[in-house]
Amino acid sequence: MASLQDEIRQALHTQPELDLAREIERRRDFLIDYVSQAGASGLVLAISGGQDSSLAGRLCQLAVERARADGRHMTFTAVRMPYGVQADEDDAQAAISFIRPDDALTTNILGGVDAICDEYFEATGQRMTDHSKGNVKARVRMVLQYAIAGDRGAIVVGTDHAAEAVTGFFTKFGDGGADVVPLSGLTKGQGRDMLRHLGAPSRLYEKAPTADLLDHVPGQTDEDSLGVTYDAIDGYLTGGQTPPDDAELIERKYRATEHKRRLPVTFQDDWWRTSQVG
Ligand SMILES: Nc1ncnc2c1ncn2[C@@H]1O[C@H](COP(=O)(O)OP(=O)(O)OC[C@H]2O[C@@H]([n+]3cccc(C(=O)O)c3)[C@H](O)[C@@H]2O)[C@@H](O)[C@H]1O
Ligand SMILES: Nc1ncnc2c1ncn2[C@@H]1O[C@H](COP(=O)(O)OP(=O)(O)OP(=O)(O)O)[C@@H](O)[C@H]1O
Ligand SMILES: [Mg+2]
Repeated sequence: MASLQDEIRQALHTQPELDLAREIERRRDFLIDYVSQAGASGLVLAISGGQDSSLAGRLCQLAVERARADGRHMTFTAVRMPYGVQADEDDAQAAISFIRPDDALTTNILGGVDAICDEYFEATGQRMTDHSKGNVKARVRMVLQYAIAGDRGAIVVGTDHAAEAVTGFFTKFGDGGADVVPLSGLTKGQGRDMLRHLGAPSRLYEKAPTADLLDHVPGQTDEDSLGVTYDAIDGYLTGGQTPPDDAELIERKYRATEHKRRLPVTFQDDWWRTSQVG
């Protein structure tokens, strides 16, 4: 019988070794194919200054440039979405310079997020927790990307990859809400290698990954939130020997977050009867 580690690796389509040039091409071509098939005008993605959106954003721009070279009309819209003033705005600008998108917009989510929090307070008499407010930030970013994509006839790009998918480390219907996910199956280290291969400035892949969603702990690293390193997660996903405590934590998170990797549950579904070990 296959181990849970093998099942997860299969479900998330991870590969131990990558031919970087080929993978970049494959994912770029997937974006071109998808936009063409959908009859869409192009792609939309929020750019944070972190590793994942820098990589996905550059793949989007490479895709639309390639499509145009082949005579198809396609454009990429990159969207900055700070909450107020972002501490690592310099990195975000470095990401935009690296990506060189056809169009770069800036929206500030502070007004929208704070209005939702005020409404919540009015209704409940309680302040929304910082954790839930962080998820509201992620969901407001999703709402804006869909408004832009809707008006432009474009497709929304997500940045989920295997190291986030396995732990369910994303906001359901927030950054998890997207139409296409060109980084699927990649470990965090493979994404870093691709970004380096694409000639990104090192500050974009050497910085500590952060969801940066909390007012009270700005810039909290993903590894601190998760309680496990990306190296350990990547090792697990590529079939390596993983320290038992790390493997146990990863598997517990995987089981508990199955609902995030599925569409909303219907009464005809039964996957959830076996998946939830909290
Ligand atoms: N068993 C179940 N079946 C169906 N639905 C279930 C469920 N258990 C919870 N739920 C639903 O899911 C909700 C909880 O999920 P969710 O709203 O996502 O919230 P939650 O998982 O609590 O928080 C999101 C986590 O992802 C992290 N994150 C978010 C965004 C970006 C990044 C990043 O790396 O950049 C990281 C964030 O720091 C936080 O730790 C519950 O409120 C409930 O509505
Ligand atoms: N401040 C932000 N401005 C614009 N988009 C954001 C911001 N924060 C998050 N996002 C969007 O949400 C996605 C998920 O965030 P996540 O932190 O996982 O990725 P990242 O910031 O691109 O990379 P890293 O994981 O290395 O921090 C981002 O890829 C981006 O599309
Ligand atoms: Mg980030």
